[in-house]
Formats: sequence, structure tokens, C-alpha cells
Amino acid sequence: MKARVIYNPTSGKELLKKNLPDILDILENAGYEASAFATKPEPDSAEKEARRAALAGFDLIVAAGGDGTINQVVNGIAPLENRPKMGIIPGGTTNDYARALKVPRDNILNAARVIAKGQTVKMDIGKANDTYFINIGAGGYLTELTYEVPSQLKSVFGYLAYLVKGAEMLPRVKPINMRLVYDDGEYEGKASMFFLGLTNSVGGFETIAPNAQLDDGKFSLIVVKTANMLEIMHLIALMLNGGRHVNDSRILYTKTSKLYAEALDEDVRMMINLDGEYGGDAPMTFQNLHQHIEMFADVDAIPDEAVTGEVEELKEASDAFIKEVEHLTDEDIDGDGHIS
Ligand SMILES: Nc1ncnc2c1ncn2[C@@H]1O[C@H](COP(=O)(O)OP(=O)(O)OP(=O)(O)O)[C@@H](O)[C@H]1O
Repeated sequence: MKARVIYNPTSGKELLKKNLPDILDILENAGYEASAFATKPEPDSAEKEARRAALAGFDLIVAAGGDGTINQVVNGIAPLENRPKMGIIPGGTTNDYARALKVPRDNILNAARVIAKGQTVKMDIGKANDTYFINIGAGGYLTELTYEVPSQLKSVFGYLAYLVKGAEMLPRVKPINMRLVYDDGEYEGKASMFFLGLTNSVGGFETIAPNAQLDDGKFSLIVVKTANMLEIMHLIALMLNGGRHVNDSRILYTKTSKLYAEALDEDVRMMINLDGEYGGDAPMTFQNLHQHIEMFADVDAIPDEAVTGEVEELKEASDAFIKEVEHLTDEDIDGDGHIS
């Protein structure tokens, strides 16, 4: 068996680069003939190498880097008939995908050992027109704001802090009149965002799409129907507080295997966000590719206590946010939607 490790030499304080010989060693001991490729600064470097290696007959491709590197490797192999298995070694800042697969995020070599252990999950992958995504497809004004958030804040955690602080952005949160066609129905009307999730791990939080299954062929679809900033803040607080937003009447929450999304007003553009990056404009058709790529995962691991400090840090941020929002009333929001 042959394994290709595609690693981002710049990610995670160059720790991947430093640990590369040991990573290759773990794979060799697990029975692979292992080699490595360092990604280049060009945006599709990992994608091209993944495609090349798959066509050259590699049995395993290990994506070592942040979620961006994993996304690219998936884009390289997803269109192929014969797809190699994938392993992931997290080296980014948020590492949502590793969290979903219960791959350790605090120890690179332990992550490599998950591959050696041999357990896999056949993961669902998203396809948006011709681009593949691993975790999130979304659209609407609320998601468009994320492009303007400084990149180190591109986690939900940072985004929340930004929403609370950056009140000057808020008047621009206006709903888009959209049509969304999903398995069990159709939504036509205003919404400030729609969100399709493949895992329950988004920006470090596990409560956005609380019941996501990794291999059931379904996205979790969440539509935020209100554009009232106060209501949105309260919904976020409910979300942080145990995922209770999904039962709220201002949210549409369902499972679907596909989605068609378009903006209904001619002069309105709806940008689509795929795994945190701009991925083209609606109209767009999203499809869930059921169990499309087999990935190594630590199936029996106890979820998530691995990363010391992180859980507490997120809990603190959530509690601070909830506290901040609890006392807000309509009187705190002026005519433009500003928090005054
Ligand atoms: N050799 C390189 N030099 C500079 N940039 C690179 C190189 N290889 C890859 N990149 C860039 O790194 C980005 C992908 O980063 P990746 O997702 O692996 O890590 P990250 O950004 O640290 O992760 P996260 O998104 O979790 O913070 C891409 O924009 C890619 O072009």
C-alpha cells in the first residue's frame, strides 16, 4: 500500500514540517510505503497533488494542515471514480474537521496514530455546483460579513465577539428574498442566512447543527428567517445554550440531501460561502454525496476533552456573550439596527 502525505509547511507553527519524519515512520510501521509533498503557496497546490497521486494509484492520501488543506485534497479526489482513503493530521487554528472525526488536535503524532489504528468512517461530502465542500455551505448577509472579519477571527467564537463589538456592521444585516428548495419542502421569503452543515463541528462549537450525522447522506439545513439584530443575538444565545435555537419559530431546521438556492430579487447578489471561503454566487445546487470518501477516524474516542483549555475558553466566550445579550431589549436597537 502506498501513502502520500500532503502537508502545508506553513501551517501550525511549522510543526508538521518538523514532525514529518516521525509521521512517515508511523505510516511505514502501519504497512504503508509513505512519501510526502509540501504544498506550494498557489491556491490549488494540494488539490492538484491529491488528484495526481490518486490517479497514480496511491491507496491513502493524508491531508496535513488546516481545514483549507483538507478541503483542497477532497476537491482533488472527489470527482474521481476510484478514490483513495483519506487521513487527516490537523495543523490549522480551528481544525473543525478533525474535531468531527475525533482526531486529536493537540498532538500531531497521535493524529497519525489514528491512521495506524485503522478505523474509518465513510464521510458524506457536499457538492455545490462543481465545487466540493467538507463542512459548510451557506449564503445570506449574515454569512457575507465573515469575509470582512480579520482572518484570525474566522471562527464562530471570534465572529461572535466581532458581532457584539463591531456594531457599525450591523445595519448592513438585511434579509435576502430567497427561494430554497429542499427534500421536504420549499421556503420562499426573506432570510438573513441559510446554512448547510455536514458535521456538528463549526468554528469550535458543537451546537449549531446539534444532530448532524457524518454518514447519513443528509445535510442539516438551518434558515435564519429574521433579520432583526436583537432577535439574531437572542438566537445565537439560544444556540450557545445547548443548541436550543433549532426549536425556535424564527428558524427553519430540517435534514435534506439536496438544496437549490436562489435570490429572488433581480438586482440582489447572493454570495455562497463554502467551508469559510467565497465559493461563487447563487443560484446554486447543493448535493450531499453519501459516504463519498472513506476517512480514518478515532471512532471510539471520547469526544473532545483532548484539547486542554479550549473547552473552557469557548465556554467563557459563550457565557460572556449570553450575559451581554440577555439584558438587550428593543430599546437598545436604534432605527438602523445599531446597538446603542
Ligand atoms: N508553502 C506555502 N507557503 C505559503 N502558503 C501556503 C503554502 N502552502 C499552502 N499555503 C496556503 O495555506 C492555506 C491553507 O491553509 P490551511 O487550511 O492548511 O491552514 P490554516 O489556514 O492554518 O488553517 P485554518 O484555516 O484552520 O486556520 C492556503 O491559502 C494555501 O494557499
